Amino acid sequence: MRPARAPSIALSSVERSFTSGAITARVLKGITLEIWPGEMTLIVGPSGSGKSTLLAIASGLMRPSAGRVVTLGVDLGCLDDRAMDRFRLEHCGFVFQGFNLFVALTALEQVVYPLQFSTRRGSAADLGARRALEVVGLADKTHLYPQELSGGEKQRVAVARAIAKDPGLLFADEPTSALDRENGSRIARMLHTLAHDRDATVLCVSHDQRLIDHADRVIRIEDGLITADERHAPAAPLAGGPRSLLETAP
Ligand SMILES: Nc1ncnc2c1ncn2[C@@H]1O[C@H](COP(=O)(O)OP(=O)(O)OP(=O)(O)O)[C@@H](O)[C@H]1O
Repeated sequence: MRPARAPSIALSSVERSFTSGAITARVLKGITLEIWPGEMTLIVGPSGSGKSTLLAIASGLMRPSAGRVVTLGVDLGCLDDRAMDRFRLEHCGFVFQGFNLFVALTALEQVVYPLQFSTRRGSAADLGARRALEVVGLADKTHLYPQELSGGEKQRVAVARAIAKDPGLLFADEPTSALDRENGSRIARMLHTLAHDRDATVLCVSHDQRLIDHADRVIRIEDGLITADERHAPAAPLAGGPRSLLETAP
């Protein structure tokens, strides 16, 4: 059952095309979708089906070719680039596929600096960053640079950076792809907790069963269209429910 309140993100007839030379590829072909706060929503689907494009449009990182995106009651199409940047800074946390860490910053600095640009200053930013790194299991690696961290540790720094400012909206593209069993499950639980305890909107692209097991809702995209949209009880997927969506993925 859907929560009885306003969606945090509403996409109406969203389309996105990319043109290269004489060829235009229609990647999203008319997506209408509501995403709710207090839930962890997962987008699954075959490679190239448009999942990351959908995430980028829902988060305001990319503009749609057609259609409308209303996030937290704001029509993103009405924001210029500067206002869009401010909106994202204020409300959004991101975990990107490539982690996007700065080579010259320690793990702690990667998390502290963005915090200082948003809500917190000085020791509050430092404390918040340390707490976030502790939550992802990196309390003893705060002084290390990206080149001194494993792939999974870098990914956890990226997750810590995204959660540190306690965002109302968290967008994550394959946030557990580099993680072992224990750390993958830890991040999945944490994202679920962020949605449920902090009433955040958590929207992830992933094929990871650990995330699917913790998701409230799983949306499947194929060839730019939604082909399935199912809810399930977190950590207790129903037979034939969202788990089966994954089994048909490549
Ligand atoms: N900036 C771009 N310019 C041109 N084509 C693009 C661009 N971004 C995405 N595409 C194309 O759009 C299609 C969908 O890409 P997208 O990254 O959304 O897929 P995906 O479902 O997330 O795939 P994967 O699971 O492999 O990451 C792909 O065919 C890709 O080549």
